[in-house]
Amino acid sequence: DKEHTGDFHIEEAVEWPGLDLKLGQVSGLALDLENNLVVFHRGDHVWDENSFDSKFVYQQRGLGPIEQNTILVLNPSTAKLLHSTGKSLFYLPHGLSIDKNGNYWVTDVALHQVFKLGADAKEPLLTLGVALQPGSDKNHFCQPTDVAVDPITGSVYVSDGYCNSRIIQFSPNGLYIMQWGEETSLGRARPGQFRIPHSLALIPDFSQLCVADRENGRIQCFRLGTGEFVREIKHKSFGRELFAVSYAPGGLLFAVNGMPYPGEAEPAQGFVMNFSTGEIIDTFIPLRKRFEMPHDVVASEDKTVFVGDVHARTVWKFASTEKSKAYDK
Ligand SMILES: O=C(N[C@@H](O)C(=O)O)c1ccccc1
Repeated sequence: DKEHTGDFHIEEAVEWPGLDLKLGQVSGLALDLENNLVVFHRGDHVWDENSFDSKFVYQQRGLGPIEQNTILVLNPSTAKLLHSTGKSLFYLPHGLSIDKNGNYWVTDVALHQVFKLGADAKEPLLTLGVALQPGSDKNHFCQPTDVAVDPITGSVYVSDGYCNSRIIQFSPNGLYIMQWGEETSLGRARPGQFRIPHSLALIPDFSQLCVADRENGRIQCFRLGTGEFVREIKHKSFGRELFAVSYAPGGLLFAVNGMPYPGEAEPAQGFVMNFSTGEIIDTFIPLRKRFEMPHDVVASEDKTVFVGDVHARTVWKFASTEKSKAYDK
């Protein structure tokens, strides 16, 4: 018999108790080498209209760094806290990713810096950028948003940022290699132009780096190592803002968009796409509570997906529900 499986579908795993966690603004998610869920959150700090002046200088240094542990390692099924770190280091956490050696790579938009942390190191192993100093040269970022590390070459890619429009490549030990990208000019957004490069997904199998080009409501993918534009993925159902993008081994690309603007039809939702064709094969929203500002998404090989939300201060879990299997007689 030839077996057909139903089309792909994911829905919220309502048995996941992670909704009860008391978290700060959840900005970044990653899966570690044991497939535990790692959450990067802001404890008692919030990013609001008063956080920065017109020159993007952080205004709340007087608060000191976040005293809570900002990096939480959770059991992906029970949401039990396995390990936590990252206290007294950060002011406004943003992006998080984990390299093939299990090191954490994070960005802080208040410090305008990127850090490499050993899973249990208290002090960063590597620091890029100058604390609290926004800029756009080789040694300064402006509200850097995410980091991705190539598992084959160890190259480090940084999406920089809310107040810059570029992707920078560094060597494994943090030497500036090259950059690409420019501000979106008035009118149509052209390839290689950004309006908040907000999240990165590195796809080793295809040697591509995909960027959530947030305010252009699109994903742009580039060739690793050269920064050459490969293609854009954009759908009407993304609406105006596309916040995060993530790749799961096996060829699926995941994304979350922003809340609809007044009058827009499309709700905040998650998307599952076939990486090769760029086509949407499923969309998802929570059954419990609702997306407010879905900010990061991460997916494992078995199609378990987690979404972190900055305003809802929540992490939802989604799992694939293989539809009914139909058999040819
Ligand atoms: O986008 C914003 N924040 C999120 O991305 C986030 O990372 O919190 C933001 C915009 C205006 C004012 C304050 C915050």
